[in-house]
Amino acid sequence: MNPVLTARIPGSKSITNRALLLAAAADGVSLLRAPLVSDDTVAFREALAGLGVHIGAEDGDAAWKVAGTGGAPAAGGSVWCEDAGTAARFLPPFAAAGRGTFTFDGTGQLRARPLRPLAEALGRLGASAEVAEPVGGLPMTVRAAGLPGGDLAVDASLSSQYLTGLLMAGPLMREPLTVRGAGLVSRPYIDMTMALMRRFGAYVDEFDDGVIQVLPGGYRAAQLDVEPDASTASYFFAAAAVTGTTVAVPGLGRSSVQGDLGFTEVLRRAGARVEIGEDTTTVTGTGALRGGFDVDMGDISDTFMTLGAIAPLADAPITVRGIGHARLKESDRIAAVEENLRACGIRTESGRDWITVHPGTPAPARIACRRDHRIAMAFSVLGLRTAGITLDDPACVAKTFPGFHAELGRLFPAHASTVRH
Ligand SMILES: O=C(O)C1=C[C@@H](OP(=O)(O)O)[C@@H](O)[C@H](O)C1
Ligand SMILES: C=C(OP(=O)(O)O)C(=O)O
Repeated sequence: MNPVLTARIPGSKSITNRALLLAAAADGVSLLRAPLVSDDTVAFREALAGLGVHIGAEDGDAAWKVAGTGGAPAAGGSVWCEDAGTAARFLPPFAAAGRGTFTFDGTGQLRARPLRPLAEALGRLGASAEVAEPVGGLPMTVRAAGLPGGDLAVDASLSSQYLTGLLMAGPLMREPLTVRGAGLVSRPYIDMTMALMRRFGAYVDEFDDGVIQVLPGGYRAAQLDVEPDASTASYFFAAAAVTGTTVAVPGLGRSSVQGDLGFTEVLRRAGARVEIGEDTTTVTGTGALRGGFDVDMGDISDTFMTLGAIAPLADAPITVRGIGHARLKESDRIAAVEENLRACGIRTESGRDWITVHPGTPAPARIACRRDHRIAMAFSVLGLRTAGITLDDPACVAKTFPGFHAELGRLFPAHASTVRH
């Protein structure tokens, strides 16, 4: 039997940033235990602080204490979102439910990501929300005088984050909000949103036709243990699969609210053994990958690069579908995976929303990370099996896991050569 390598995975970015916003809007003091501390969550926290929310740390950063303001921000302000899509999509509806003029901006990378469907939805609710051309993105200006609520459809075919932002603002509106995400991608994130809203005392319900209703009434403070990040865990599970070892992640179990835990099902198809227990998920690999399958990863697209990067090691081609929206993230992720696999001498084909990776023996290459944390982390896993894989920007992992290289290297010493320049 393999010794079990226990991975220390930091908290979920998606849970941390939702909980920060919900706690900020709540009545009373909330405690978030084991929050993720990374560029995205620190940016979110600082953005809220700029809007007048007091957030303190306890025991180092073991917990964050949020003094809720009992509603939406009431004085306007300028909000820096850094690289965080969640900040750019969750904070404008929150501000629109308040009062004042708010301007949102972020890095060049975030400015390139679309916000128009959100701005249009806020406009239909009666707020004034302007985005910058030609992208229809940041900088964004919201002139707020409270939101009435009402019936609404939002185009969620580019990102589910627009719908999450509107839903979280729902309890702060004067009347009920009923909203439908048209062409919704990344569906499990909406279930996470609803679960966390309920945790903070809101009423939200989904009908059979996909319409979601939120009632007014605000939020109540809560104490929350943040789960380890399932997207981050995917790199460690994939490492087990390709090295023939066993990796366990405590804190991630069958009651997880994170859809990305479903990545383990993909590894199972590729021949790994997966056990999802009450509180721990364990993956045992054989060191070989079974290919010859076609998988839709539209619900869990943050993990498609984890599969894409190791797919050349499989015994037959692997096709991933349903991932068109992955072109609109930190990088065009289909193009980034293709470019880097081709640099390793691997054959690929792709279309608007799919990619096929053929088996091969990867050659040494310097990976172009495109400032995308997930490209760096995914190709680090390939590096455990391919000598001479190096990253042009190892530090970009800080968006979601500043300690990634130390932790992967602690469990798999071969990783050291990937980060060496
Ligand atoms: O709601 C969230 O926390 C997220 C939703 C997903 O985005 P899309 O809905 O844009 O696919 C995901 O890729 C992102 O990392 C986090
Ligand atoms: C897409 C991502 O981030 P976000 O949209 O939250 O910036 C991600 O973390 O992979």
